[in-house]
Amino acid sequence: MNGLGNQIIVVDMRGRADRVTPAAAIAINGTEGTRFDQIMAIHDPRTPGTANYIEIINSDGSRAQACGNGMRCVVQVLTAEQGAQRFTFETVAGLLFGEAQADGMITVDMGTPKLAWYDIPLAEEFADTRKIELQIGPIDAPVLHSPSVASMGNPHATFWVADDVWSYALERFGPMLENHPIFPERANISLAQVVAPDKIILRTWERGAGLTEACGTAACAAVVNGARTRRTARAATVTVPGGDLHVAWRDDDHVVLTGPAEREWTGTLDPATGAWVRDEVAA
Ligand SMILES: N[C@H](CCC[C@H](N)C(=O)O)C(=O)O
Repeated sequence: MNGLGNQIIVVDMRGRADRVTPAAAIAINGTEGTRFDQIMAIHDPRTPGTANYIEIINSDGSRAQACGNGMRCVVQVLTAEQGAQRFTFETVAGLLFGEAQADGMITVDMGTPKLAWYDIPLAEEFADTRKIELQIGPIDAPVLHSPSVASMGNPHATFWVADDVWSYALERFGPMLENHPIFPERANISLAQVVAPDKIILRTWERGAGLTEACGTAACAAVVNGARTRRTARAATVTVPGGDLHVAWRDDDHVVLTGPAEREWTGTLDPATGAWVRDEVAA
């Protein structure tokens, strides 16, 4: 599937106790035709009142705590299967709610942002995470500096840029910043250009996945960070390379993400090895 070009593999792990292994993820990503950004594994529920437990695996085999585009894909699969429109899911980061809208768009409630330095987490204390000391490039003329940081379950750094987000070599700076010692659990790195209080252009280097066409949690973090630095309103359209996402940071502190999800093809996967076969499509 894809969520605005964010490549997502939804794996049905219901009714079984095993997990998608890091080795399987790496093998699947190493095969032409199945390169992906995240795997969303749908497991049986662990907590009463939830529909499913969802595990999220990056293409390097590492686990992620949150994935906004992937959650929309999960909602679309389950809506198509069950007809239900609303779901409560559990992830390692807590409960999430998803809803299929009448127009085909899908909304996910990504929960509340965490803004304290130890929750993101950062390696050292910063009283104010709206602007932390971190820069890249020449000391007296940094190319990128002073990001706002936030956790949407997963760690994000939003670098505010005045110029076109495409004018920065994110493929070069992304890996350095993702692995910077200030981020003990690494981080997703975004470049954000605010073009109006309700419009942000965003490019993201994802932790464990690299450059992607879209990153839902990064869009959420950008609006949270935009609003708390008075750069944006609490609701904005976030234009990512794959298209537009809508984010609202509600008054109850929950961040709600709306966008499309698209099914591409189906097949059968061995979650231990990553071996897969594509379903035959009837002519
Ligand atoms: N593509 C995802 C984010 C994946 C995050 C992952 N790269 C990490 O935190 O390790 C999204 O739509 O929110």
